[in-house]
Amino acid sequence: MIRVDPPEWTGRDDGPGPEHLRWHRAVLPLSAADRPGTALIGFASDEGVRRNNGRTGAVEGPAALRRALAPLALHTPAALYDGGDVRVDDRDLEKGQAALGESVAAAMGNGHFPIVLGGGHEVAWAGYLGLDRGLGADRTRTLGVLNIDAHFDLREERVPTSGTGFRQIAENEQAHGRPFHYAVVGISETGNTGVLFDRAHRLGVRYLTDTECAPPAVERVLDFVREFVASVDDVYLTLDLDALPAWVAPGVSAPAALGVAPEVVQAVIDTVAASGRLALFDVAELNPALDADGRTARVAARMIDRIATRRSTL
Ligand SMILES: N=CN[C@@H](CCC(=O)O)C(=O)O
Ligand SMILES: [Mn+2]
Ligand SMILES: [Mn+2]
Repeated sequence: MIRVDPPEWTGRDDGPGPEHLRWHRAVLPLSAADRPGTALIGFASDEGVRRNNGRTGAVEGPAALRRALAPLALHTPAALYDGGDVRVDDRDLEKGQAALGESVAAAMGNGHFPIVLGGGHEVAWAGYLGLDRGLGADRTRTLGVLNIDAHFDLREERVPTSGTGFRQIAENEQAHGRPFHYAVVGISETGNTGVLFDRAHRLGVRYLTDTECAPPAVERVLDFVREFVASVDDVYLTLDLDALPAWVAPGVSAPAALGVAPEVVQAVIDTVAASGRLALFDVAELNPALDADGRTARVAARMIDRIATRRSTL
């Protein structure tokens, strides 16, 4: 595992005033933070994708996400920080996940809201490790995990992969006597075998399929999200970009034939951001080598911008 310092943020510059502000001018190194804000932390890993027999390349996801964020116009000044990357090397995913967890917990301890830039969806277990510690081990508050994803990622495997994260979280929550609150938006019926649907039902997972998330049904989707968020105290929101249609998000290991429209994904994200309960957000599975015109990175950056600029606290 290697810790990598944040890169310099650069991009188009239209002038020095607040009316010209873009992300690249607002982001400061996390080590220079003098007040609480949003802390970006990269998880440069695709070892979980490799172990899951997927198409590797997500290790370059954090750099591509920063490049897509850098030129975005920022209409309200925000405290934005970059904590650099945790990079998985020597195929030692478990060590990298522990290190990312430490970074997330440290950011939370300093009053920051963490946004983790993946990485394959093995980022889920890594971020959760930090959240678990950041919320306090003896917590009585209930945690809800809301995953926007075509997949349950509840696989039983000999080793952690990009497809096991939420089964790992379920087992850890249950080992500590806590109920497992997990909801998924965008499940593909053909992308998950019967074993995974059975496991989801046994674990009481709430989910909507991609078909149920068609744009005309957006209010029903938002009711589902509001009900889930209201049933817990803290929410971990994770966006696996393969939930989006392949023509919107081609740069992922497993592109979606149908997927959830970006307008619906954005509405879900806005709803959670406005809830005051969001404790952690991450974006997973961006594979820049497969991304046509940076489409996937662009849509991901837009969702990150929504969270960073619209998140409310209770
Ligand atoms: N991160 C998880 N990915 C999916 C991959 C499915 C596929 O490659 O078709 C999973 O394990 O189910
Ligand atoms: Mn996933
Ligand atoms: Mn997925």
